[in-house]
This record gives sequence, structure tokens and C-alpha cells, in this order.
Amino acid sequence: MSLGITLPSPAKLNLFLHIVGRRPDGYHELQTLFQFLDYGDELTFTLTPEQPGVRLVESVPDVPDDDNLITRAAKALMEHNGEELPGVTIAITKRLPMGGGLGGGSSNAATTLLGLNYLWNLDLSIDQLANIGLDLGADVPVFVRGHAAFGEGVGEKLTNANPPEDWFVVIKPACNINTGKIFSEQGLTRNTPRIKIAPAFEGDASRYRNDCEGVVRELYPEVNQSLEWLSKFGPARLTGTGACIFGRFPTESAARIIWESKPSGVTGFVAKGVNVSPLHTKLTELK
Ligand SMILES: C[C@](O)(CO)[C@H](O)COP(=O)(O)OP(=O)(O)OC[C@H]1O[C@@H](n2ccc(N)nc2=O)[C@H](O)[C@@H]1O
Ligand SMILES: Nc1ncnc2c1ncn2[C@@H]1O[C@H](COP(=O)(O)OP(=O)(O)OP(=O)(O)O)[C@@H](O)[C@H]1O
Repeated sequence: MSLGITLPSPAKLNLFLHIVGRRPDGYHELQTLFQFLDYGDELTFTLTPEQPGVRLVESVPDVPDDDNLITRAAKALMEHNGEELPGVTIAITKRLPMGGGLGGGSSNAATTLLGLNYLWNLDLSIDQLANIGLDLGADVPVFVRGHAAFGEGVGEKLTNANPPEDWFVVIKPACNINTGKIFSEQGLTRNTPRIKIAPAFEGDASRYRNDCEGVVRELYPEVNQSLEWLSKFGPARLTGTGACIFGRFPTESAARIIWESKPSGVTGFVAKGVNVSPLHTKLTELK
């Protein structure tokens, strides 16, 4: 039995995000296109058969360990299993900004579900893991399934998609945005007509928009400024409820040229869009 494993926990982009309605429980119904980036956090799981329970090597700033989505995912798996499982220590290399709209916490939860399913030999199906994941957050199922997808409902009804695997300049404006705050804004567009897209969407997502962008630009001048700068070079969009924004380029060199020309003080990264999650690519190599 393997005692340790290091796995990627990639970012996602919402290539577009439409809000098409509201459920009776107040949650917003979305239509969105998810794609992964070949950039993200990394988690290392080490089984500790002599020491039961789940431990994090280091805490994530401002997140109590018991609230951390990594701990919650590991405990959800233990509960689902019912029987005692070996203890585990989990180390996190955090690269994704929190509250960035890149889904870092949700991705960490999905990597934990798949990583521990593998290490603990639980043999749970992807459907079972996606169901456990949905209780942890609306973005967890797409990370569990590991394929770029058109998402509906709150993002849990997923249809595989194949948008072009472009290069992205991702900028993190100097503000953190709380998802709940944006969804509770009065001025938010909530009635975008539903679109029908071809199965396995392969087209250009930039003809669609992110409905959160208007209120986020108004509330956060830093995001507005970054969008103004990046959109000089092509379509630029917000991901999720922000704060990160992205611009799409056909090649790495085109993306890097723009990245190098960024105004001083701007932070972010360049990464490739990928339709198969790096987590799944790594797990396939291990099998
Ligand atoms: C914006 C996205 O990242 C797009 O992929 C996701 O929809 C975010 O979904 P999530 O991770 O479940 O978001 P959370 O941070 O847990 O949501 C915080 C709060 O935002 C509101 N919320 C969230 C998602 C949604 N579809 N409708 C909502 O109204 C709810 O009040 C929720 O309590
Ligand atoms: N392992 C974790 N990594 C990051 N955030 C976590 C983690 N566990 C819990 N959280 C909490 O989840 C919140 C959202 O974090 P996350 O990085 O997923 O934001 P996000 O990129 O804006 O996500 P989304 O795209 O879903 O809105 C954080 O502010 C933090 O309080």
C-alpha cells in the first residue's frame, strides 16, 4: 500500500457566467463554461496508520483547520465509509489566491476526495465522489469529474465541453471578493435568457459575458481598472464572482508578451487552459 502521494489542485476559469434565475432557497441558477488551468495548488497526502484522524501540516490563513475544505472533504469520506480509516497528514502548497474566483478551495476539496479515495482504496465512483463534493460547494463536482464542462443548475449539472485550449493572462486585482456579497447585490443581472449550446461546446466563449461583471466593476475599482487594461489586447472577463480576471491568447508567447507589459504592481500569472484536469492526468499516470 502506498503511504504518500502529491497531487495537483488546479484552478478553474468560468469562461462565461450567466445568471438565468433564482431557486426557492435563494441560490442562483447559472449557465457557465468551466475550463481548468495547468496552474494551481498542490496537496501531499501521507498516511499515518499509527495516528488516526486528519491533520493539516500548515493552516490556510484565516481559515480554521476544521472549516478548511480539505479537512471537511477528508472527514466527509471517512463518514461515508463508516469504518475506521488510517489517519492522514496533508500538506498544502498554496498558489491560488483566495476569494479569487479560481475555485481554489473547491479544487482542494476535490483533490482530497480523489486522492484519499485512491490512498484509502475506497473504490468510490466519480458519481459518488461528485455527490459528496456537492455538499461542500457548487464548484466541487466539476473538479471531481475533471473535464471542461457547460454547467447548469448551481453548476452541478455538467455536460462535457471542449473549448479551445488557449493561453491565459490571469490578473489578481488587489481586493478579495466575497461570493455571497456579489450574489446578494440588488443591481445584479439575474434574468439572462437561457442559451442552448451545442453538446461539447467547441466555440469561442468570449461572445458570452459574466453577469457579475457590472456590479463587481462598480464596487471594486481595482477590478474595473484591470479589465480596462487587459481588454486593450482582446476580450477580458471576470472569473466567477472575481476578483481575478483573464484575457485569452492563442499562444504562450503572445500571452507572455502582454504579461511582461503589465503595469507595475500588478500580480497574477500566465497559464494554459486545459480540458482534462491536471489532477486526472496525474491519477491516470499512477494507475
Ligand atoms: C461563482 C462560482 O464560483 C461559479 O463557478 C460558484 O457558483 C460559487 O459557488 P459556491 O462555491 O457554492 O459559492 P459559495 O462561496 O459557497 O457561496 C456563497 C454564497 O453565495 C450565494 N450563491 C452562491 C452560488 C450560487 N449559484 N448562488 C448563490 O446565491 C449563496 O448565498 C451562498 O451562500
Ligand atoms: N483549502 C482552502 N483553500 C482556500 N479557501 C478555503 C479553503 N478551505 C476553505 N476555504 C474558504 O473558502 C473561501 C473561498 O475560497 P476559494 O479559494 O475557493 O475562493 P474562490 O476562488 O473565490 O472560489 P469560487 O470561484 O468558488 O468563488 C475562502 O475565502 C476561505 O474562507
